[in-house]
Amino acid sequence: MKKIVLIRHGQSVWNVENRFTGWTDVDLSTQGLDEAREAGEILKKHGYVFDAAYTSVLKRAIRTLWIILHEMDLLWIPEQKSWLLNERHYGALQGLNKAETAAKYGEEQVHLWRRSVDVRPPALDVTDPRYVAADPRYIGLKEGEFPLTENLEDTEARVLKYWNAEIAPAVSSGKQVIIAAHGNTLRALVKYLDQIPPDGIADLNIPTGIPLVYELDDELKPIRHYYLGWEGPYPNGQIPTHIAPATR
Ligand SMILES: O=C(O)[C@@H](CO)OP(=O)(O)O
Repeated sequence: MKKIVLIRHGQSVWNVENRFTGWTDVDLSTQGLDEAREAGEILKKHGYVFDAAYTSVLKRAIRTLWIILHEMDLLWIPEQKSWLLNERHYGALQGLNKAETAAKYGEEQVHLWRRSVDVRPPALDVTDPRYVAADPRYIGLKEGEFPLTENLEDTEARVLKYWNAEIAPAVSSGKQVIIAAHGNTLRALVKYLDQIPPDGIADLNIPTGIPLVYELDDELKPIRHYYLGWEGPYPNGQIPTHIAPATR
């Protein structure tokens, strides 16, 4: 049996301000720093040890990972960062307040932009200052790879590219892996692992800073999953509920 740990970064300053974040590189809030420390403590308390770590190129996820590894005295382990694990690109919504946007366009439209699998938010224009393709961290991207907006399926496609190329082989070879990423990149990965149908993913919200453990069989099919250290029942929508049949 293999085990992987998924962790959504701790609360960010734009989570507090209720802004669409996407690829905007905002840092953790004070509460987010605490959440990351607690995640590290709980992983250590339960005897977890990692020998490979994966994260995005956004500091809220990187810092969460570093705080966790610091708590576990594992800062030395190999760590890979990739834009393929970045949060879903939120297009022209990035930076806008979610409540104000709902007041302007309606709750239903904003829910579609946030949670449908196939609706993309309005695209960013390449002349927009929020289009940061020239940022050195994105220099390796090929023509057309830098997104102007993404739906969950777009995000899932790039996350799976990285999963199949980098993470799955490491897990298969026996490495103990932690993935520190983002709400929608983790929703996309969980959707794939648990084979959640498109109409079953809208209500899944992964909480910040709580380790989500997946136990996998040798073919990397999920056996069970749980939040580490969570007391009591999970609130609606906080745990993936669809486990794929073992015959997948
Ligand atoms: O703003 C974002 O980038 C994401 C994650 O915080 O928000 P949402 O809950 O709308 O997917």
